[in-house]
Amino acid sequence: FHGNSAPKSINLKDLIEQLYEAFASNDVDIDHVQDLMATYRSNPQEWRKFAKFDRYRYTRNLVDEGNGKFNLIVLCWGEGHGSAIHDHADAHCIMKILQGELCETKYKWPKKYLDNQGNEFQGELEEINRCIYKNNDVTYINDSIGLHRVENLSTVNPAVSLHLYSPPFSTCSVFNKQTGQKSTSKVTFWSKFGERRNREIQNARTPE
Ligand SMILES: O=C(O)CCSS
Ligand SMILES: [Fe+2]
Repeated sequence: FHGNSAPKSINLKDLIEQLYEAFASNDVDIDHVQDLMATYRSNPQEWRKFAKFDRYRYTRNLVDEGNGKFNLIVLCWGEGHGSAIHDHADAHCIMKILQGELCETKYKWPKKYLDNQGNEFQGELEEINRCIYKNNDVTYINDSIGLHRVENLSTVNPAVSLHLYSPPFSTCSVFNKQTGQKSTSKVTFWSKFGERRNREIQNARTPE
């Protein structure tokens, strides 16, 4: 870069504004969207209001509904938490690491086989590759690339990631690694727009 042509650092509010602009037209340049996610430098001050952890499983915290064009979600992964092997419901998925490290294992779609009696069966999902993403890394997937599982392999550090899904979806498919069996899973939100759940408010009350 020469002089002031370097992209100026953007905060989370700028990122969301520039995402709205990127999705304003009907033909979205998803590479540009991925560049925006990569330009944002993680600042915990900006996203910690969305970062709510559960002891037993990773949480999905809705940040913005993108005028119906995309969902922006903060995911919080305790030590050892991981997702099921899943698809992305024909949507774009961009994942950025905000804190810690996440391991993504990509799988091929289940293949159908015929046994010697001509009965159809599916074999174990075939792994494509496995990759560790660190702070501020960005990765992209869609169904034409394959399935994946994302997990926080650390036994000592939590992880936080920022996900953009477009178009937004409320269900996806999850797959059994051994049998390739597919089932439908509804995606839910632990929190929306940084709201505090009533349990948090109760706990936050000054002790009697
Ligand atoms: O949205 C989810 O729950 C899957 C996280 S890996 S894209
Ligand atoms: Fe995913």
